[in-house]
Amino acid sequence: MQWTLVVPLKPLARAKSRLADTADDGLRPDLALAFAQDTVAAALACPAVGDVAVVTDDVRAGRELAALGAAIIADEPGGGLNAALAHATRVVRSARPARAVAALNADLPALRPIELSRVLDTAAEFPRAFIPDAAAVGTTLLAAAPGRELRPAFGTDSRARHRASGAVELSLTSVDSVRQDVDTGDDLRSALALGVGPHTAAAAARLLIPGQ
Ligand SMILES: Nc1nc2c(ncn2[C@@H]2O[C@H](COP(=O)(O)OP(=O)(O)OP(=O)(O)O)[C@@H](O)[C@H]2O)c(=O)[nH]1
Ligand SMILES: C=C(OP(=O)(O)O)C(=O)O
Repeated sequence: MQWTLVVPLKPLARAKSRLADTADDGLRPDLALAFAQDTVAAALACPAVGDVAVVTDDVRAGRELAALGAAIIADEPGGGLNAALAHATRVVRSARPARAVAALNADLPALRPIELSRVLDTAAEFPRAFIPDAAAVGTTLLAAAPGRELRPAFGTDSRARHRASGAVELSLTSVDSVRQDVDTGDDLRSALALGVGPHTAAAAARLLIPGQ
């Protein structure tokens, strides 16, 4: 089964606020873009992925991610993350009604195509499924089979909300790169230890990270 991935990205100037103590205001937008570039590039290299749509209003990010091969969908209706994901899913399915769709966070700089394939192949067995983040509190990927609504409930404690919504929690081992989102300096160190893509490696080299 081939999936369409929907990747949400808020304006870079406001992104990754929890990294303020790791990257200053001058570097943080570049770091957020680098995470998104490595996430999108790995997703596009995944055999289970047919196409990637980024939902964003950020002009620079839209230009750079389109250059990698992503489609860009405008962030409507301006009602935050879940509203943007619901809108983007409708747009994607208006072109391809029978498509399997998954929402994937834009902050997975260590993402490996082979691990994403394993997650999507397993998700294909269920109407809705998700993968919890590395902290086991949030969600990095929520998948909906053809004909099923995505019903995204991302945000604080989204693991519990996705579980309560009836989505199946996938308990796969060896898919760390799909789970390793980067919200804090500690998360960034964990992602660097897993091995990040080239955009994040270059951006992180401009930071002074203790232990690296
Ligand atoms: N298109 C879109 N994406 C969003 C929106 N809010 C958050 N996102 C994206 O959703 C994912 C998770 O978002 P958050 O954890 O809220 O924000 P963040 O930038 O990752 O980190 P913080 O600023 O530290 O909260 C990231 O990929 C964000 O860029 C929104 O309103 N619209
Ligand atoms: C939005 C989410 O991610 P983050 O960890 O970036 O808040 C989430 O886990 O639902």
